[in-house]
Amino acid sequence: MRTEDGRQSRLRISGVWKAYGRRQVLRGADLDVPAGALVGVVGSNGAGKSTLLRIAVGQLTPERGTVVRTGSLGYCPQLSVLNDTFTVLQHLRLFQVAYRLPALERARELMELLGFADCLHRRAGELSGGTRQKLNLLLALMHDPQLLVLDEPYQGFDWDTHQRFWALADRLRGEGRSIVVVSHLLHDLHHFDAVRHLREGRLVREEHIR
Ligand SMILES: Nc1ncnc2c1ncn2[C@@H]1O[C@H](COP(=O)(O)OP(=O)(O)OP(=O)(O)O)[C@@H](O)[C@H]1O
Repeated sequence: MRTEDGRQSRLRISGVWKAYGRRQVLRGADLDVPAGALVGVVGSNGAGKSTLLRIAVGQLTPERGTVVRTGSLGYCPQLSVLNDTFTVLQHLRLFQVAYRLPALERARELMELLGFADCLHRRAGELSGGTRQKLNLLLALMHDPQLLVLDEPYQGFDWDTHQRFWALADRLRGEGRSIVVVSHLLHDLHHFDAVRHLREGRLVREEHIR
């Protein structure tokens, strides 16, 4: 998808190294997510997937390597960014200001699509785990970003919502956005254009699915 200055969205991570103390988590990881691609990142617990995504969005700085992002960014972190005392609507208003959005139209569309439009006035602390995750995902998508970085975005979703998430991802990919998703679910891998396996700190081409 093209940015305001006509460039295609893209995420390109090259030769990234990251350690926490003595624990070397990433050892020269490379990842390329061009416009119109839906790329999956898989790997065992503790392999470094969330670390990679946090570096991708600029939350963490690698010791070595480069990250180039083109296009507006939507990041869905593994741990939700919610404030339990705020209602869903208050979250939307807060992020509306942060993203400088004139209206909440898209947020409302996403609430309908994810099936929690009836929760607008409920406090985040009262929501079920799956519904909290719906709000967490919505907050990453409500400004219609061109580059989507999603860390296990459908944790706790019921099957129907899970399917609707993939239909949405498919549509956004079709519009030419760049999408990277951390996934643990083997039965979801066929949705990806490419799957990268994080193993011993590097991303290995797993298979070409489509
Ligand atoms: N802030 C931190 N300080 C120290 N160690 C950390 C920190 N964050 C992550 N780690 C360690 O780095 C390693 C990679 O963690 P990370 O969360 O990136 O893995 P992951 O692949 O996303 O795991 P999971 O599948 O369980 O979500 C783990 O051993 C973790 O304990």
